[in-house]
Parts: sequence; structure tokens; C-alpha cells
Amino acid sequence: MKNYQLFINGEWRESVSGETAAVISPSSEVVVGTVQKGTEADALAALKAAEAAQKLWRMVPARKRADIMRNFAVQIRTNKSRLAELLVQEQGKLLRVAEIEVEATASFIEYACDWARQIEGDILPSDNPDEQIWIQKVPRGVVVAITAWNFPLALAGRKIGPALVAGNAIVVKPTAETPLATLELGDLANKAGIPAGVLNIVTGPGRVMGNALVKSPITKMVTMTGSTPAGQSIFRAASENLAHVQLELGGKAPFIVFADANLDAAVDAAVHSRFDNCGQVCTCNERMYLHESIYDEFMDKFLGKVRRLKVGDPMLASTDIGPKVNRSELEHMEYLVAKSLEEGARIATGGKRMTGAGFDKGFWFEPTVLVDVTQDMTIIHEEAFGPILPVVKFSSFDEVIGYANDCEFGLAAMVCTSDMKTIMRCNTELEFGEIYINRGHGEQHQGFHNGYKMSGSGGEDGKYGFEQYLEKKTFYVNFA
Ligand SMILES: NC(=O)C1=CN([C@@H]2O[C@H](COP(=O)(O)OP(=O)(O)OC[C@H]3O[C@@H](n4cnc5c(N)ncnc54)[C@H](OP(=O)(O)O)[C@@H]3O)[C@@H](O)[C@H]2O)C=CC1
Ligand SMILES: O=C(O)[C@@H](O)[C@@H]1OC[C@H](O)[C@H]1O
Repeated sequence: MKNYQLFINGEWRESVSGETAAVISPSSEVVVGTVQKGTEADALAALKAAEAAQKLWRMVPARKRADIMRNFAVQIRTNKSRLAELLVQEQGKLLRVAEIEVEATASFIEYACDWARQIEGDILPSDNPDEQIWIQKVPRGVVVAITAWNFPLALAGRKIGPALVAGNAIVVKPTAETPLATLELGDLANKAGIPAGVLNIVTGPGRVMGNALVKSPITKMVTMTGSTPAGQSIFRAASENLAHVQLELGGKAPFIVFADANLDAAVDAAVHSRFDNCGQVCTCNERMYLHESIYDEFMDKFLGKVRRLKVGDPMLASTDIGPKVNRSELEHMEYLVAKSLEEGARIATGGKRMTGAGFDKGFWFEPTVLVDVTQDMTIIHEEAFGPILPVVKFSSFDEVIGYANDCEFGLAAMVCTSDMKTIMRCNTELEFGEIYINRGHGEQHQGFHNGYKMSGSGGEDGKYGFEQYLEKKTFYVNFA
């Protein structure tokens, strides 16, 4: 077990508070590490280090910045087994998923490096003689990145990569639940040659340390992944200095299966899209809509697969689902099931926390499917972010599109059909930023992870995500 400090200006230091917080394993409730409870003063120290470092980092040619960041990706891959084990210890995810997360962290960074020589501006003719207009893309300055607990390392890499390749410096604040793997990036940054102060990693309560980072006039951009309420607080705090804000927030993805879908493929996609990472993915299948004509056949196949899912030790290759990340999340699962039953739903499988041998410690919940669900129920509108799936029958296209859009969130949606007209109508009529046709969830770096409505603002990944780490500067150059 390691006692971590704050990583500021290329060095490790204790918090001004001198206080620490324990990180516990969701599988065993054993303390797996301690971190500093950072304060507003620590936040300011990190921001000042970033501000000073960025003035030099922005002068490094973009190609050279990218070369250094590729070294960083190599360091991350070289330490894959340690980073993956830390992710299992702090978040409870399967070891194989943790290994994929480490790889994704490196590839997010490498994808950003590919943009180093494509930071393009414009040269425009002026209306005046002997004059040109130059529109340049320049780094914003200091970026604050605040991350969630479900993919803490990948979410950090997703932000560090573009921020630094674009010439910014960054202060990263992981969540209190899962800070350990992210903190390991400090030493790897030094080994990779990232200059002191360009990457800073601090820990502390979001409402104190996070808020101080967001509202500082030093901060020119805030990129945050997490819940909608926290995102709204950050949006308000960032408005004090009009920092650019990029928010990736909650979701309630509908999974729609039309009568003409390939049922076996749809069943597999539905199972993975709900139960991957114990249902803790922002794009998860949060509510499933089945056409009445295929309902019985689909549910027979689907429930058979769900009942065979193995919950247990995330380190074992035979395990399909690990624990929920903490006790309050586990209790939230119990609340959602109780509320659903109270409102008239019925449990088709699962429905309660797991007990008995191997489950006496930790936060374990059965993979759960709810039926006899109606569109007005709480479970259809409130994000579960866990292994609970409500199922609703539908009879027409217009009915199911109305159900799907009847939601405060607008991040992801999944649709299974073999009819091109249905696909194109979904493309037009579904109010979601990311729609998956005939496959389950899973973004790609070159796409654009973009939440509508209460799912976020700004979007990230791809060309449009990278561009948000740049500001524009317009020159009117008169050479008369
Ligand atoms: N759209 C997407 O891509 C994703 C969305 N999510 C959403 O995130 C939620 C689960 O993640 P979770 O970590 O619990 O989300 P939270 O919103 O609780 O926390 C996210 C981060 O924000 C920080 N924070 C909280 N309040 C503030 C504040 N007022 N000012 C500054 N920082 C603050 C937290 O700090 P701390 O907790 O340390 O106090 C944490 O680091 C789910 O709703 C899920 O849908 C999750 C992953 C991806
Ligand atoms: O934020 C999420 O839950 C997803 O965007 C997830 O995070 C990192 C992975 O690459 C994505 O699948």
C-alpha cells in the first residue's frame, strides 16, 4: 500500500492541510492507498506552477511536444500491469477491463499527438489594400481537468493528451474514489520528459479543491467528466472568469430493438452494453425497448445470458462482473429496485445485494432485469449507472422514438434494425449526441463524444474535441 502526495511542479509534496484520505477496495473494503486532502492553497500552488510552465511549453514546437507525449504513452504502456492492478484495487473493475483502460489511456494520448502538425489557421484577404487577415490557433493557457471514478486513468489521458499537445499546461484532479492510478502518471511524466509544472496532479474534495481550481482567474479552460449536478456546479463556478468549459456528464441511453433486428447480435450487444464495468459506463444501455413481436423470443435469449453472468473477484479471468465502486452506489441500486417494485415493476432476475461466501465484504449487486415497466417509472428517467436494466415493450416507431426522447439526458442511444429507412429516421429524430446502429456502446478516439441536453456541453475526442484546447487569435496585418 502506498501513501501518495500531491504532484506539483514535477515534485511530490504534502498538502497544506496535512490531512490524508484512505482509498478502499470495492471488493474487500481493505485500504489500498492514502492520498492528500488538498486545500485551496494547494490548488493555487498547482495553478501557479502550471501558469509558469505553460509560458515555456507553448514555445516548444508542436512536433517536439508530441514527441515527448509519445514517450509518455510508452511509459504508460511499459507500466501497464502495475497501473491495471491499481485500477482493480481502487475501482473494482475486471483486470482485463483495467488492461484495456491502460491501453486506451496511451492511445488517447497518441491520438492527440497526431494533431500536432495539423494545428491550422487561416490567411484571409482584407477589404483594405496591402492588408491580410491571419487567424491563428493558440493554446488557451492553464487547463483544469476533473475526472470521474469509472475509467479514471482513461478519462485523465483523454484530457491530458490534447491539452498538452496543443501547448497548454494542466492540473488534474481525480475523484476521491479512484485517484491512485492517475497519481502514478506523475513519475511517468517525469520519466517521459514532460517539463516540471506542465502536468500537475492534485487530490482533494471536489467542492473545495475542485471548486478552487475551477473558479481561479488562472484557469482558462475546465474539462470535467462526472455527474450532471457536479457539472452544473462547475459550470456556475467557471462563469466567474468565463473559462471555457467542456462537460461530459450523466446519461440514460435507450437500447431499441425493432422487429427486423438480428436478434442474436442484439442480445449480445444489450448484455455487454448494460453489464460492462458493472454498468458503470456513461453510454450504458440504461433502458431497453423491445418491439412487442420479438419480445418473448428476445427476453428468453437475453435472460438466459444474464443469468449466466458470473459476479466475483475482478482479478479472475472467469469473472464477468465486479463490485459497485462504493457503499452509497450499492445502496442506490437497492433504492432503484425498491422504487421500481413500488411503482409496479417486476423482477425477472437479480434484484438484491449479494451475500454469502466471497461477498461478506465489498459492494456486490446481482445483475438485475426489471419487466412490466412503464415509461412513467423512476427507473426509466433516473440514471442507474449500475447493473439494473428496465425493459419496456413498444408497438410503433413513433411510440418508441417518443419514449427514447422523453429524457433529460441526451448522450448515447443504441438501435438494432436491418431497415435503412428506420436507421435514417432514427438519425434524424433521436435527440442524442452519439447513436450506435446495430452494435453496443464504445466510442472511438476519432469520433466525437458529445452529450446533448443535461448530458454535457462541448463534447470531447476527435477533431472537434482537440480544437477546444485551442483559442483563436486574429491579426490584421497592414503593410501599406
Ligand atoms: N459523460 C461521460 O462521459 C461520463 C459521465 N459520468 C457520470 O459521472 C457520474 C459518476 O461519476 P462520479 O465521480 O460519481 O461523479 P461526480 O460528479 O460525483 O464527481 C466527478 C468529479 O467532479 C468532482 N466534483 C464534484 N463536485 C464538484 C464541484 N462542485 N466543483 C469541482 N469539482 C467537483 C468530484 O470530486 P470528488 O468526488 O473527489 O469530491 C470528481 O472528481 C455518473 O452520473 C455518470 O453518468 C461518468 C463517466 C463518464
Ligand atoms: O466516460 C465513459 O464512461 C466512457 O466514455 C468511457 O470512458 C473511457 C472509455 O474509453 C469510454 O468507454
